[in-house]
Amino acid sequence: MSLHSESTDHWRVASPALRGAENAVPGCAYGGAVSSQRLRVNPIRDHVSESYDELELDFSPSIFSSLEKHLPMNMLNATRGDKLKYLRTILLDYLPPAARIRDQKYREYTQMILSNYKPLNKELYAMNPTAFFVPAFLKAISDNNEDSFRSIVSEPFPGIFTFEMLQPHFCELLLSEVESFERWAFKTKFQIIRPNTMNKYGTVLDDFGLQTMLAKLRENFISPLSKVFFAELGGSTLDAHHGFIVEYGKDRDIDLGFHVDDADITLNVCLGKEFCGGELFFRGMRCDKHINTESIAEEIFDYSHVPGQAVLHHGRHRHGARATTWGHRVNLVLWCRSSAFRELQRYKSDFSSWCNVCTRQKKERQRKTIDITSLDLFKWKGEATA
Ligand SMILES: O=C(O)CCC(=O)C(=O)O
Ligand SMILES: [Fe+2]
Repeated sequence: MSLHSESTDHWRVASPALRGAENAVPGCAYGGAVSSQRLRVNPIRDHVSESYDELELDFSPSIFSSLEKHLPMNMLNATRGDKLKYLRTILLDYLPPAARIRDQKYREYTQMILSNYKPLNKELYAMNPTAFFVPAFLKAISDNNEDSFRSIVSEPFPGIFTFEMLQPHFCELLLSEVESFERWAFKTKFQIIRPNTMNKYGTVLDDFGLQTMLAKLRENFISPLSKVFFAELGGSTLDAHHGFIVEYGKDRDIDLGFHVDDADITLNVCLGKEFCGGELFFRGMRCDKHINTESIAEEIFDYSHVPGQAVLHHGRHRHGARATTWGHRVNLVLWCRSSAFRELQRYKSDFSSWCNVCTRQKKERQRKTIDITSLDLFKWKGEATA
């Protein structure tokens, strides 16, 4: 089975900017330009960034909000205008022209939607925990400790966590909002950009106004869990997301091929409706080098979707979705990303802390070393007693 690496153009938007942050060492030039502006490598996590959403900018407003946490101390309390100017100078140094054009086109696309599409269910656009989540999930998140999380989460397979999450009414509202958005696009002949390279159907929720609500979902409800369950795998430092809907069944996508997500942590919640099939099949965690290697029996795990129930897994946990053979299945997917984790991985060649093949190879090397050492010891003892 050969594997596809899922991606989306939009998803990559924030990455060059954060790469800029990492390269911002005094005296260091990138792309031929030297900026006197500097960013700190480690973000100030508890800094509350401004919103740049309503401004007409040549970079995505969310990039400015993310980068604000990397500002040097003397800039943190500057006016929004000054921070904007400072960050823009850095972005212009680091972002290649093609990415800038892509970003500009994407902004025009979302601007077109935001100024023409009228939301059907306004209550979806602001985070309302008691209306969105089931009480047990809410309580566990507000208790905010490993025991409270473990009391609502099952781990049916190592690295795959499932839990009851969404209220049925929230699922219905979101489904009807997506239908309304698609109806609007159909009526106005507006070409929707699909969530990623593997789906012909589905919608990016961030593109029609749900970005802020989903950022809250990521920060306040998913990060607490991923900090505990995926601490070493980017879960402690999530700072971006790509939120979308996938749709399967008659006149929709049928299944989803074997792939890894362009995400560090993936949240996948079934919204309904009624369907048969559509199981997720998981086949082990892999780094780039081992992405197409065979799976072994211990890596095989299948999961059946249940409306309202969430699955949380690492993006590099290879998976796919079987055919939805009857009915209509719709899932909410939130690809969460940690720029800090991604940068760290760029300088590594051993991924034995998470790639199953790297782990097996490391164990094999250790076993061989032990065998050789024992043999040497055995020989030495033999010689000593001869
Ligand atoms: O269909 C599903 O539930 C899986 C979706 C998925 O893996 C993805 O969109 O990355
Ligand atoms: Fe996926």
